Amino acid sequence: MSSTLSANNIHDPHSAAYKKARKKFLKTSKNRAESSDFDWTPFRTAEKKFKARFPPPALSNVLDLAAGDPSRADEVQRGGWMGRADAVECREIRCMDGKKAYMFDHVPGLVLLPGFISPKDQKTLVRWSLREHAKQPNETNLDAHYLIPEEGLWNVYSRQSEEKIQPRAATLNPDAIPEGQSGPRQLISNEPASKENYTELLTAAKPPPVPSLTVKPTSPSDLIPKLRWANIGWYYHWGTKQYDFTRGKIDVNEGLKEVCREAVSFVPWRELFENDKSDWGDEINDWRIWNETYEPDAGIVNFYQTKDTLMAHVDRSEVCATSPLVSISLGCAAVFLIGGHTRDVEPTPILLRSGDVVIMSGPQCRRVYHGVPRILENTLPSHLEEPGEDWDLFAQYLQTTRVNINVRQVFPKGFDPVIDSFPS
Ligand SMILES: O=C(O)CCC(=O)C(=O)O
Ligand SMILES: [Fe+2]
Repeated sequence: MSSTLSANNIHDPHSAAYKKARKKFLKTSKNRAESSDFDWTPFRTAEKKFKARFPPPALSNVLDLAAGDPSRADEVQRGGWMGRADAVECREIRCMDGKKAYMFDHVPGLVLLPGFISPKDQKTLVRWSLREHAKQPNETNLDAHYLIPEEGLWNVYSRQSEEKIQPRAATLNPDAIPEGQSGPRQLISNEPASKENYTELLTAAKPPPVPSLTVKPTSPSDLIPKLRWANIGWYYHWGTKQYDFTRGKIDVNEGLKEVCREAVSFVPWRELFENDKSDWGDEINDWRIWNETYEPDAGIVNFYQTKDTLMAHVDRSEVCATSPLVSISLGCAAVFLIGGHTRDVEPTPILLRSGDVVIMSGPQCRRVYHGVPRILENTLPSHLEEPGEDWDLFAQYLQTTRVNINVRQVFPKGFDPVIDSFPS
């Protein structure tokens, strides 16, 4: 192991990474109130465990399929973060051209495709996410609060522009900002979407987000780590946690669709669902024709810095509650937790590395609690670290970043969304 690698090994008490985490822990824990774990759900307990900065969590109970793959040995050593290939019971259901698919008997509908995306395609997807996708007309988290130039934040940043990005609120008359809307986001309704309440979803009020009054003009390089998400396809309204179908849809990038289709058609769905007795509603037996009917039309690109987490949640905004959700991991590795229909189900921890694909499908998996409690520091694989061509700036950004491309199908096959009649 090289000296840089051992210096980064968070579990080695002699390493710089360990000493830094310990120092920070001692500093911040001095004034911390004693908290009781009395009423934590099993999901919350797991989140707390993996979020802990010091001592760093052991990953011996985390499924890490790369740990059983000699071709990924270098990746697995990174930062001292290593799970175990046998930590969780799963079954290999396909192996072809060096690619494999695994299923989990205790989470029917969950599929893991380790290293499914080649290093070359990982780079293509990262470039696409930042350079082409995270800009208008696709919304990002920054648009509500900043006037991001049309060329997109990444492109402004990469030409080393010094020009500050201005707050959106500066352009508004403060008296015109609706009262009571500048505080925390209020959730209006979080009912799972379905064919039955679809019309209601269409007409529910979806007020625009209120720009922050406190953000300051910020340089592109300071704003880049604040980029948190970029919308794909149908617009998503975060205030109501519903899609805003009245705004129309932006086409999903063909290259991305192709990657997702390849992942879906790699899975032998019969192995998962042939004997499945759960309630599929109107979508019964749809899995038999997914290879032809799967058509993603929405999603999100998540950008995580190493301190970011994604709390336990259920993706219930899609009208179709069974169609495959394809989730692609790029850059730094992360701990992903997937549980059941309540937070009381103990979640399964899975270590996701760059190039891994998770598919959540079917009625038992599509709407379960899941989250990302930890991005693992110093885990960028060497194939994304090497400079060259246009890659240097991406490599630098990825040192502390994980990108997740989360792609969904909102409507079941045959469902005709009548949206033209609604005014935009
Ligand atoms: O980052 C991930 O792996 C999961 C993201 C996710 O669950 C979501 O975007 O809904
Ligand atoms: Fe999710």
